[in-house]
Amino acid sequence: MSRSPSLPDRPRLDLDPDMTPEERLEALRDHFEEIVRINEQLTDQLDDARGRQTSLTDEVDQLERENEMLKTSSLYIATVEELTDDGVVVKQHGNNQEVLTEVSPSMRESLEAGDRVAINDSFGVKEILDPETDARAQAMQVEASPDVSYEDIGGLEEQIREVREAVEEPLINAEQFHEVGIDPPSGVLLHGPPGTGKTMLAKAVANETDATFIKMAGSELVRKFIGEGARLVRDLFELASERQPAIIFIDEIDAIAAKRTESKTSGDAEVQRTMMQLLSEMDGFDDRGEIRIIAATNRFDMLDRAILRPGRFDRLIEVPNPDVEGRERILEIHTERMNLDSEVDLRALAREADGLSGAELASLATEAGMFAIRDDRTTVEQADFRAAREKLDQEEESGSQPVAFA
Ligand SMILES: Nc1ncnc2c1ncn2[C@@H]1O[C@H](COP(=O)(O)OP(=O)(O)OP(=O)(O)O)[C@@H](O)[C@H]1O
Repeated sequence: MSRSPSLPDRPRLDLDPDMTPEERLEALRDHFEEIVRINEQLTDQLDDARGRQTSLTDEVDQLERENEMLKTSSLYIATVEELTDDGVVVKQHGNNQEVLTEVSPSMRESLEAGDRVAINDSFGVKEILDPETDARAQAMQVEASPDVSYEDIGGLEEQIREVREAVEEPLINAEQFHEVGIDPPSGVLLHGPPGTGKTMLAKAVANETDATFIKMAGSELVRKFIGEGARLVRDLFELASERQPAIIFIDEIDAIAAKRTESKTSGDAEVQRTMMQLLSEMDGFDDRGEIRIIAATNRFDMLDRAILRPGRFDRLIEVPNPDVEGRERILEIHTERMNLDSEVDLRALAREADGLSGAELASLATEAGMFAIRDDRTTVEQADFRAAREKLDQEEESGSQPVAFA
């Protein structure tokens, strides 16, 4: 770093008592000019210093951002679809989002279409996955610190309270459970219709307890990894134990824990093995330390009751579609950052949205915003919500999936 230039000396005023008044005036004038010159010089130096300060502040900001990025270790899994002149097209697993991203020339040389890669939040390709990590990573989504908090969840106060009691308390106050002499619930099962906030609940509790969130989708497990299910369940618990405190979230657990059927196809046997592995992992769960397990299902009626026995998923929490207050709160949450016209009446909209899930209300808000944009407005009006509702209803009637907006 260059050293700052030294400050100019303070000018001296030497007045000789023998001077004539004219000479004194002349000396004072010179002195005044000297002070003005030095003042200009100091102002220039100050401007330089301010300029340097701004660029150093920018540098500090940049370093802080890089530091933050290094601290957030979660990466997403994607498949390379195509190498084009403009970059590499990758498709993210889970949400199937396709993006065009740039990669370094050396990375590009080693990439081929079909490769599985780990990408960061800005879709930068960070590494090419070897087949071992690959199978694990495809089935599991790992987030060091999910960004969902309890305040982001509308209308589920009672469910939040129950999840906190069953999952958060045992993680935070393990010692107290030990001293009182009771075992905390082994596993929590969230059940209810799709899009009601089950995944959000699990993420929020992981966030609140600073636990790693490890999500595995039951359906993916048996559909994509035939023959690997049981091993992946073992891996899942192993990974959680390496990353504890951790919350394991098994979505669509009905896919691996459905009632036994009469058919004896090899697919069924595979599902059975996967479920048996899950049960045996849960049965040996006591001394695993700071790991909690949450599962979710939209098909509670299909579940094999064996998984609901004490010591397994022994805390059931129903997550229903929101009531009118819940719907209003969810609309408030999802319109918080939107520029709403003062006439917009969320209460009335919530009353009209009977039967809509949290996910559908989120889509309604975004869709209303889209109507405003199409109309070249920056304020979203009540009519936009009505138009959005009609569009979503039509989509539902025609069977097409509404766009899911996170
Ligand atoms: N109670 C809620 N409060 C606020 N937003 C919600 C709520 N429920 C759902 N959402 C919105 O819907 C999206 C999907 O919710 P989430 O994935 O938690 O549902 P889910 O119950 O796990 O669904 P599925 O059973 O289909 O997996 C969320 O990202 C959020 O935008």
